[in-house]
Amino acid sequence: MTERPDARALIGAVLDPGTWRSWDGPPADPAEPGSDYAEELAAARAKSGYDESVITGEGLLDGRRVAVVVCEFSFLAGSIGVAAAERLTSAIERATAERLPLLAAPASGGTRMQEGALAFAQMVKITAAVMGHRAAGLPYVVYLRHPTTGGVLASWGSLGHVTAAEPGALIGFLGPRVFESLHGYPFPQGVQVAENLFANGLVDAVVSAEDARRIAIRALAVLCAPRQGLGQGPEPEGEVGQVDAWEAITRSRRDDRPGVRALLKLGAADVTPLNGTGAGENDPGLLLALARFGTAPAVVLGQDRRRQRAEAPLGPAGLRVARRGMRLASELGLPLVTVIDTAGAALSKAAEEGGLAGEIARSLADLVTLDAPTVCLLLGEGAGGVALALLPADRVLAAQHAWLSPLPPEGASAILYRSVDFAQEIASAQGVKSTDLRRSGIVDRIIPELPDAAYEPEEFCRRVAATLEYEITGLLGRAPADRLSARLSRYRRLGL
Ligand SMILES: CC(C)(COP(=O)(O)OP(=O)(O)OC[C@H]1O[C@@H](n2cnc3c(N)ncnc32)[C@H](O)[C@@H]1OP(=O)(O)O)[C@@H](O)C(=O)NCCC(=O)NCCSC(=O)CC(=O)O
Repeated sequence: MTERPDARALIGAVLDPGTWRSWDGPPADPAEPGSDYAEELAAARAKSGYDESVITGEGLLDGRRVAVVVCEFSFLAGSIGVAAAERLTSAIERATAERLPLLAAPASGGTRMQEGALAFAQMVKITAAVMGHRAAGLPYVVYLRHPTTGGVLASWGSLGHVTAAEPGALIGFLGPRVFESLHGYPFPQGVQVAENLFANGLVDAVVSAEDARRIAIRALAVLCAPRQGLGQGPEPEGEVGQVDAWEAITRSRRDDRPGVRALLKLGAADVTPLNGTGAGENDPGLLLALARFGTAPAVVLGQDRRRQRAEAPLGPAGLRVARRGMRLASELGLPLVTVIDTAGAALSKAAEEGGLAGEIARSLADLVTLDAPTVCLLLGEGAGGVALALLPADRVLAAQHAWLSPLPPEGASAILYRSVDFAQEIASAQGVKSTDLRRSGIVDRIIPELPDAAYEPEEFCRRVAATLEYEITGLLGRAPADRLSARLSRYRRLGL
């Protein structure tokens, strides 16, 4: 492993060369003159070449102005006392006032032990400042470095919209050395490690400092993308011929049908995959990403057909990942694209005990009331409550052979006839195909397949992306209050 950069080296690696400007004045000196702590501070300054454990300032990232706060571990373990907290808080407040995105790179032993309880309680003001910044709709991106522990991980280290971690970094709440001294045996290996946090849906990516620049540029390209004045292009072609329900269902189940992953790969730009809920859960069947369709930025949350399998069907954790995406879109005023493509949810003890039905309800609730513009794309199969959970949107688009049904047609047949043999008739009768859904007002627009998405994946994905751009730019041009009331009245009137 290459040597880990200190604070200034990290800033040098991430920002455009020569653009860094410090915001720091001389730090307050919290130590009694002549005390041991005063001596430690003086020694730390002499040894580290830093005047505190945190430095703050601004610079350009690929030409974009950003605010930056970084810990320096060689200064008293990057620990946070009153002076460091004051520096951090002031910088975050200034970033908010100047409407700058904020990049934070902690590396810390947590609360500074020499300053005790007063230092401990500083985490509250830092947290409040971060939340003030987020409440202003500004992006907060965190890069957790080796080592990040204690109150730093338990405050501003864990509040990013997007969070990456340094490879191999020790990241945990209680330091392992402290644990061992307290308990007399070592903390389990491999737990407080960046890669394990990633595996548990706690961080979005594990990236080296050299790669952090590229990743931050890509994420900010979406998070900071203009929402106004995008201009709506020409309306896409939307005529489709007759669709047969059973044929659509059969086509939608083809293994080679493009799913949300293909859509992002072939139709989107600046894709930043996010990982899990950020709170310790993940579900391979639910993909969350930042992306751009043409000029239109979006949070994309989609049911990933390739990663839902019999042994790992979509469960309540997947919907909690989806709801993270909804919160992200709402907080940053980013358009949200939901993608439905599921043969149905997990039907199991774990799913019931994990609150599947409740998560469907909360997804519906969050989505139908979301203040961000929303587009739903019915891409393939749309079976059951987990499909419905991602449906309510300002605009609902359906691929020609997509469908939506209360449960798979075989299940509907079993309910009515105690046999799966009538699936085909029931699919026709239940109005599940795209043209029926448009007639009933569930779907607004059908995206043609020529003649089947599986035969023309690239053209199809580009067609879908162009349609998403058209719909998103249209929605961004409307007043948010009008958008929301139109959405609510659309669902209020459905079926009347
Ligand atoms: C972060 C570490 C894993 C790094 O281990 P390393 O082996 O790299 O480094 P190290 O232990 O030699 O530490 C380097 C120097 O920093 C000092 N040091 C470490 N953490 C400190 C802290 N929080 N305050 C003041 N000094 C601290 C060490 O005593 C040592 O000093 P010297 O060089 O003089 O020997 C470990 O230092 C550690 O476990 N620290 C405590 C982490 C923790 O549990 N924090 C919770 C604090 S309470 C808190 O934050 C509130 C909360 O939990 O909510």
